[in-house]
Amino acid sequence: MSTEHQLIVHADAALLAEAVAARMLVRLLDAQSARGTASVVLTGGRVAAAVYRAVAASPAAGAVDWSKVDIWWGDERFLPSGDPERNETQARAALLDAVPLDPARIHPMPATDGPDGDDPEAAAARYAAELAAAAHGSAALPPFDLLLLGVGEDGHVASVFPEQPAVHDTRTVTAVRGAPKPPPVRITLTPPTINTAEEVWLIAAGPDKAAAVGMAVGGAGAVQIPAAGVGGLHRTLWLLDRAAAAEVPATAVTLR
Ligand SMILES: O=C1O[C@H](COP(=O)(O)O)[C@@H](O)[C@H](O)[C@H]1O
Repeated sequence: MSTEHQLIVHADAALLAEAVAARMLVRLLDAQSARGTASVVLTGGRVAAAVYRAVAASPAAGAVDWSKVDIWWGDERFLPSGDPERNETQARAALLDAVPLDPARIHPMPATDGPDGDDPEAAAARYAAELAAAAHGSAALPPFDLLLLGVGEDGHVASVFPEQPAVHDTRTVTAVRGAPKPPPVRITLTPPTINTAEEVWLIAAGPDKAAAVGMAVGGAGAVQIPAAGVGGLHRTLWLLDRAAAAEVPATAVTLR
């Protein structure tokens, strides 16, 4: 992680979702202007779903060439395909089904009814191989223009939970067992993989997130608060509503 973290605070969760959606569209447009394609790593969670719905509803969504957008996931709840709790299912309903993506560029993490059955380690290895196959040259991973992260009440990001083995894992993708938030079995990109993205945006809304956000921004360790250990190569944004920013030192905040 090599960038300064910038914090931007919006009045409430609804405005936050609209603003992040606008930023996301600009980021995709800029990436496509620069090299013809764009890649985004999606997150799960409530605020992310609101962002995706706002992207789908924006007139500016029509300016993106969705057939040249690669979609990856930062983590997945290891459940059958189509399960309403899967991050993939939620993203499809909120955004992916509403825009003309190329199905070959949509890369969901495996489900329990996939080729590896209910073996999360094999499923994680399969996703790592899919990432490696999309990499250029000798790189182990494809380029990620934008990687989105929700932030849990405990400071988790993707499915990297405090004090759990994934915090230390140096593989590209890993299986998670015994997650404190249901479901207990998950697949996640590891922190070193997250930190290869050009831009990482951590998005949080509501008072339940205030303590974790305050600790992450205030210098907590990445083992205790995984959100403190991630960031983009060129840009790291904390995109918050006022309630989630309530325990952030005022000097660190840019109000919008
Ligand atoms: O379980 C998960 O939770 C986090 C945060 O979700 P939220 O509803 O509290 O915003 C999410 O970022 C992660 O992708 C997901 O698997």
